[in-house]
Amino acid sequence: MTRMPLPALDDVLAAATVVSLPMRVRFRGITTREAVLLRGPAGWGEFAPFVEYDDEEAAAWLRAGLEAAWLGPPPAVRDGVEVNATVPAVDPGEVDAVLARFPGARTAKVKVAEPGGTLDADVARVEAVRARVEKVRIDANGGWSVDEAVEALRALTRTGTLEYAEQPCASVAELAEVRRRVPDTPIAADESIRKAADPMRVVRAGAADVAVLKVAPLGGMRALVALAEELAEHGVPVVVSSALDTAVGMSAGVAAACALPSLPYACGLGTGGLFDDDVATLTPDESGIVHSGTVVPDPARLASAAVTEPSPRERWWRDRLRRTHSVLAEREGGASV
Ligand SMILES: O=C(O)CCC(=O)c1ccccc1C(=O)O
Ligand SMILES: [Mg+2]
Repeated sequence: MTRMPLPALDDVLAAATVVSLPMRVRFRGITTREAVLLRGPAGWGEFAPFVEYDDEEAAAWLRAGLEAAWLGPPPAVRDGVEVNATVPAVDPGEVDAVLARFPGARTAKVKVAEPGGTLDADVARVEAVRARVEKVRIDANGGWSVDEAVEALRALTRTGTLEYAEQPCASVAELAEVRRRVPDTPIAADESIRKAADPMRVVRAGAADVAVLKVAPLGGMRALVALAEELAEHGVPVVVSSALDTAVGMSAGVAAACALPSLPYACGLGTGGLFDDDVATLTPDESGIVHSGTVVPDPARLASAAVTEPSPRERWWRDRLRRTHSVLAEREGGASV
């Protein structure tokens, strides 16, 4: 995998616009998504590590944003990707309203095991979704112990199957144990795969049937494609997912998914439906397919989402961009700062 040189900090700062997008429903504990959009020579890229991540972790996200803006997407083998609906941990009565934001989706991913929730509520939410969508998968974000996962997966498959269970427990060893104890439900790894070395750990441990890959934490589209190739050699298919990206970040996910030789599952690239508004339109068609292509923020929508000086948030993001750039410069051996 060839890596482009690190652009100079001044050029990166000059390319940056900080945006804030209100969300329709709370997801992952947040109701407003902030991001830095980068306008580079090859197009637009996104830098939006979650606010609690440290600079070391954020560095991969910057690498991904710079790849998109300074290099552009890898060669595509398809021009569209089927997306799944993403259902946050809402009450069953809110399921219709959430699914209405994902027209055409034949697969839904339902969040479960959230702090403060109950298994009964998870079952009620999953059954409400199952009554409306052909295929259902769940995502526990590592929230269960092994025994809790075994009990929950039994309860959640009493009235129908699950396409897979994403990250039922936090560790690779626990995933492997759940996978052995619940042979009828495939297990997917998400948080267990963040770095290039992770897929082989997961494969060696027999911890997953499916790998969920995200462009930003993996450091870019090409990094994702390289990991998918490695996983394919071991018979593990991948699902490309967003990290609650704006349309700009989403387009990198779509481009990465379009570069994969094999893509047997719907991808989590429809989360724009969780936002009130976005900087550009990148929505799936009526059959739930999102099409690849250049995404350029609409000037009026970019202006209304922009967070400008003297907002402390804009200052915070620029400082983070500076620090993260210096992490990359150090890591990659003395690029300009
Ligand atoms: O996979 C999807 O359907 C959408 C993406 C998603 O769920 C997600 C988005 C941001 C942060 C974490 C996650 C997650 O998979 O847990
Ligand atoms: Mg997940």
